[in-house]
Amino acid sequence: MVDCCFPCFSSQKSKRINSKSAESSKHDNFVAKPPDMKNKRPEDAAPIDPANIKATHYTFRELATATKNFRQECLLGEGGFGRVYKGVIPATGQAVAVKQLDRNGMNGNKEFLNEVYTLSQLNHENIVNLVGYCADGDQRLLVYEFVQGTALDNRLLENKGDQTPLDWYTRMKVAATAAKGLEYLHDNANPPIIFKDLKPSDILLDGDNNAKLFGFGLGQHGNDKMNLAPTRVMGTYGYSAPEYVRTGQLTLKSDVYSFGVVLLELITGRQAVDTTRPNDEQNLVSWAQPIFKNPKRFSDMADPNLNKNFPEKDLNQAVAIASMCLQEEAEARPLMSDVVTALSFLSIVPPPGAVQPMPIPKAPSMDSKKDSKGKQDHRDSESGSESDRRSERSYSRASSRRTMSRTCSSDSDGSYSSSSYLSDSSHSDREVSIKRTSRKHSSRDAGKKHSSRKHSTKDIIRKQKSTKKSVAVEEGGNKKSSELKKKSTKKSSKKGSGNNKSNKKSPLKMWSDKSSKKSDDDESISISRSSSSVISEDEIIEHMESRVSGNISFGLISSESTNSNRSDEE
Ligand SMILES: Nc1ncnc2c1ncn2[C@@H]1O[C@H](COP(=O)(O)OP(=O)(O)OP(=O)(O)O)[C@@H](O)[C@H]1O
Repeated sequence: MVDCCFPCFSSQKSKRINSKSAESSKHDNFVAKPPDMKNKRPEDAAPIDPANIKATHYTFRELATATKNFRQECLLGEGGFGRVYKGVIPATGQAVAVKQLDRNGMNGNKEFLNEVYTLSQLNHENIVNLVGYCADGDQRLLVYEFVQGTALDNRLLENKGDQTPLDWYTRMKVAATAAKGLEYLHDNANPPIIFKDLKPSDILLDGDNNAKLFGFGLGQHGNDKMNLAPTRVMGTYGYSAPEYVRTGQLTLKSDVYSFGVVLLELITGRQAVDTTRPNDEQNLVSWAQPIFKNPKRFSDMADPNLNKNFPEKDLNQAVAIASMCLQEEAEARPLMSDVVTALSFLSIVPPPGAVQPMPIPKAPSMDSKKDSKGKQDHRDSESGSESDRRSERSYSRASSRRTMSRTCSSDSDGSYSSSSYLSDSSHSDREVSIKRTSRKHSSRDAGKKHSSRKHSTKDIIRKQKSTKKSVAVEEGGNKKSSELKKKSTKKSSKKGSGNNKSNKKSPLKMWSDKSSKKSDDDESISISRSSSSVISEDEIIEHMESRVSGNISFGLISSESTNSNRSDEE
């Protein structure tokens, strides 16, 4: 674990956030515990040799030239750590974003180089990668790849009249790619990086609506088990996990919570905090919590700008994922790797006609024009035909290799909530990204990383396959898993009554029950888009619950077991 390398910047950031939100000021007097030194990286003890830093070292003069002497017209924005300018590196012509760190927050060259070293090790398509730095005299600058695009908050929440609202699949794509970026920081960075304060303004969307996270790293590192002790709570009201607000302690699960808020914003089009709404709707999560318990109302959560143009089952899945991420108990929240798996499937655009959008209630004439053609047009105009083609390709690739996973986790009140979702068992994208990064990571900390990933969804799904316990939903195969129920019953009875939760009906279970009853005729698995599987959802639920009651978890991994596993390892 490495504590913030720029503690003085932290206070800068707090100041800014406090000015943004009066609510956060109540955390200013938080007294931090001393940082946990025993988990500090060895690199922190010794100065980093600049020769080992993968990012390019620039002189201040070079960056001044690149940004036209930090001219106002090049200013992209100002964050808690300093101003960000757009620039072009003269020697290479590369477009960059240059973050000039506030001078009064400077905390020494060693800490700066350590941070640069860590950031320069990262490389992922869903984060904004560091390409260079400058440590000239008292100047400290970070040079990032420039992302041509806009931040999610501009695109989603401050929807201007001239902008078409993001369509459903684009929102899911943004969520899935942002989740991938976060997963990378959690699982591949060494030490893991806690984003700390993820919000839509930290998510840049490139021209193809791929999310790229930025603004991380000048803060916390840690692992799932550790308790980070910041100098004060710096989170943004509305996005910070409750335990962080209460205790100031950050874990990877704090990020999962913040991600849940962002996902909820994508689903609802509402802001995390919106003081223009009625009192009981101003805080998005507080507004959503009662709805999470009432699946019939899930569709009420959808952004009206979507014009009900989304598959209802996908909406239910997305709400279920958000609800899992937003659990009060940090340990009950899923891992980001599992969120990635769930969302990756939801972001796949099915071929036209493969899925019926949610029925639109009798609409006034304007809407009814859209009913038949407009819905598809809407998608076309948003995603673009190229995007559709790409998605269709990946859809057909993935649809034949789907595995249904189910997740259950403990709620703070002792009941459990559960949600089912489809995961793309091929995981082609994830596999590629994991392979691409594993080289670096193995050179750094192979042993630990491998052990910490041993409970990844991929591995678990593989295990499921090998033991033939997975519920394969084979498109066109019309296969019925006749053994499923038997196995489920067998397992339940094996486990005895000690931990039998299957009688408890979680909201999501209730939703699943209803959904399966309703959809018996068309799709037996509520979230399958075009599958011809005849496995009933009840069977799957029963099967999954028998596993959970026996503390065998998979899919969105039971956080409790994961944490304990991790604890054991560490
Ligand atoms: N790599 C980049 N490419 C394009 N624009 C960027 C890039 N990095 C930052 N920006 C722009 O610069 C602005 C300021 O960046 P900064 O990281 O300081 O943002 P912030 O999220 O507002 O601050 P903080 O994370 O400290 O709260 C951002 O709003 C973003 O629009």
